[in-house]
Amino acid sequence: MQGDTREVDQTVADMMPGEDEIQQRLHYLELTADDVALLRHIHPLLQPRLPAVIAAFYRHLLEIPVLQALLSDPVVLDRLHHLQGAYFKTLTAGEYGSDYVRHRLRVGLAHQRIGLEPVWYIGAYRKYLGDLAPVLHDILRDRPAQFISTYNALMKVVSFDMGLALDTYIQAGRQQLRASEARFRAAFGQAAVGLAQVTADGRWLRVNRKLLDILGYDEDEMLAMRVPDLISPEDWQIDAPLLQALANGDLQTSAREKRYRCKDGRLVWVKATVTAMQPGTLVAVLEDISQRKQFEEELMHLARHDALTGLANRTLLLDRVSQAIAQARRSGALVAMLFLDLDRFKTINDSLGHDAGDRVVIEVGRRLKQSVRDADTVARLGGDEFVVLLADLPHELVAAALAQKILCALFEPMLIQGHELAPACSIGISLYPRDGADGKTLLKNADAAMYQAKALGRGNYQFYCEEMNARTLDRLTLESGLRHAVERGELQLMYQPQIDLASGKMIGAEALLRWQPNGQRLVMPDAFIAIAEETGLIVSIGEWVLRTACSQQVAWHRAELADVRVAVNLSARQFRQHGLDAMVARVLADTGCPASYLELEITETVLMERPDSAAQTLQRLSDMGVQLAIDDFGTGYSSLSYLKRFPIHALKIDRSFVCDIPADTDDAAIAGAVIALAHSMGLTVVAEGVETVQQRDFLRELRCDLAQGYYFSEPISATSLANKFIHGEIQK
Ligand SMILES: Nc1nc2c(ncn2[C@@H]2O[C@@H]3COP(=O)(O)O[C@H]4[C@@H](O)[C@H](n5cnc6c(=O)[nH]c(N)nc65)O[C@@H]4COP(=O)(O)O[C@H]3[C@H]2O)c(=O)[nH]1
Repeated sequence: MQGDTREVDQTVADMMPGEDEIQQRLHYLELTADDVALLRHIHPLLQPRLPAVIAAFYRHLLEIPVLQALLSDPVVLDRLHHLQGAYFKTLTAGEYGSDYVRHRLRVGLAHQRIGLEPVWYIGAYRKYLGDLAPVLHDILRDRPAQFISTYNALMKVVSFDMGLALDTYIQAGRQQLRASEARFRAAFGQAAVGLAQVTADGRWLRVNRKLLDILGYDEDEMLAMRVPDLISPEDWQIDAPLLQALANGDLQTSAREKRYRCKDGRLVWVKATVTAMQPGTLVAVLEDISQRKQFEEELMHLARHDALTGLANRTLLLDRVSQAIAQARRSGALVAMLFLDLDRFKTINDSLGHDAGDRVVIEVGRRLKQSVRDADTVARLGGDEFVVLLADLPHELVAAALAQKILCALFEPMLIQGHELAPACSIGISLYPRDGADGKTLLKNADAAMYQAKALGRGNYQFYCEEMNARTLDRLTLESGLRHAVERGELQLMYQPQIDLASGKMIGAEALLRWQPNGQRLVMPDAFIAIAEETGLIVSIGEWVLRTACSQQVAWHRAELADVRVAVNLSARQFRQHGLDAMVARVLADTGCPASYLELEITETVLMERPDSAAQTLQRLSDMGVQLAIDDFGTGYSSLSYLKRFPIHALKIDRSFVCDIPADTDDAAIAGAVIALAHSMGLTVVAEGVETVQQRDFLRELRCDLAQGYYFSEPISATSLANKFIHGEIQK
């Protein structure tokens, strides 16, 4: 309340007219000394009559519903009543100097502040004058000649008052405008976002502190420029018509994100929201969104790149392929996709750990990037799979040359955790338009070609061809069928006898796996062992083989094949499988097969991959009493002396050295040397793939211990083997 009074006092002081102006106004209203004398005359006579006139004045005001609401507070009404009463008392007192004016202004302000519109206020004066006329007439009944001049004098003072009342309303309006302008200026100046007033043609009319901070200019520099001086021509091309539409009132608001050039040359991302306040006046809110944009860009980068290598990921790759295809469609060039898979990457991961694996992947990514042009894309799809995309290719030979270059680049050994690794890779190549019209098809076909490259011995590249698709399909069918082969009882073992060449007696049989999917033809191991290896299914399949073969050995033992040993193949993955020895021990215990009647065959290549840990595994198996044989001997690169490190019992000479003896003198010499050396090391020698009597005789002459092959028997079922043995058909 005190604040209110102070404000009213201030407003009154601000608007008080000077003495001269008061006199001028009174002069203009022709208020004369005679008028003043007439009013002074009626003044004392009027006082007793005033309360009724004032009451009628407010009654009249309160007849209007809007005013009832305004004057509903009895305290306010009482105050106004009091003020108005005091005023009416001074109206005819004859003193119209500054005190009178000040009081008049206070009354006017009091009404203005409660929201009483001038129209009602002035209208109430009319009521006052109307009600006062008969009162005056009565007071002057003795001097009727003075009525008109007195009433006229009263009219002049009331007009003077009405002028002052209107002044209060106008002044208050002005003050409100000033206050709201001040508030706007403060808000504009101190806003936490950039604010500007602009014209339709992009001139800055007013800019706030924050905007100057964002862009680094001072106010004068800013106001001397236009929006197009700070944004790219492309952005201005979009903005210019928008500003025009906003200025014309065709558009209410527009919001766009664009980059502004700062004074120091930096580009900042700004979200500019422009609104038409009144036609022609545009207010722009400019927010610095650089941080958000940077964050978005980082997210975008993460979403489109491989975290480990920083190379493109599948999403970005497919994007780039689409672009490359669109461009090739116009230019008639080729697009090539090279699908790379590291050979034996799993071995690195398993033996040296994932850190080493990661470092190999990073190094491979780096070498790939080095091998291609900047315009080409190198992507990592995950694991050890990479794709190189070559756009705008003149000829497929260029893709082949690059594949060769990549093979060479990866052939250079890399030093990882003190180990020299040279992770060879297999590459499959697909070409647009020949092998597919979209990224996904090209990728699928390059993948199929890569599988082909792997199947052809790894470390090479292959172009995609139609038949690969069929092969891939075959592979997928095999893979899904194989998953259920054990539980569906679709696997079976065949046995091939191993003959002691000196006595002609069968002393063992090699278990060979067959798969007979329901209602389909028999599948040979070469067609599915590799798949079982890659998918890990070999672990459960292998255990099934071992258990079945050991049970079979026990069954034979109970029948008449008392001393027949059973030989079981172990694949690379099985051999490296954690807990292999425990699994073997468990199977032997479960089946009751004596360890010495089980022979495990491991290929030479598997042993040579990681000789140290292979020696340990072999030692544990040998300690259990299990017999160990090296399969396919001669196909790897190990020397006999190296094999001394392994606790093995037998060597199986690979079929390829047997098939051409005795005619091929080289093979004959090799076979002879291997047998002699193996004997010198105390190893038993088994010749594989003996098909003819000549081969048998020759091997017997070379003192080879055992032989197996079609000459003696093809792999046959356990029952057939037992029958043949009992009937003496196998002995040769
Ligand atoms: N041309 C010719 N071939 C002969 C002759 N005698 C035997 N063979 C074949 O030579 C292969 C010998 O087995 P492997 O070298 O261990 O080679 C095996 C072995 O590495 C793998 N394999 C077979 N069964 C299993 C198994 O249960 N587990 C694992 N991990 N691998 C197995 O599959 C390979 C192929 O097995 P199969 O197709 O049964 O082929 C067998 C056998 O049928 C002959 O006189 N002439």
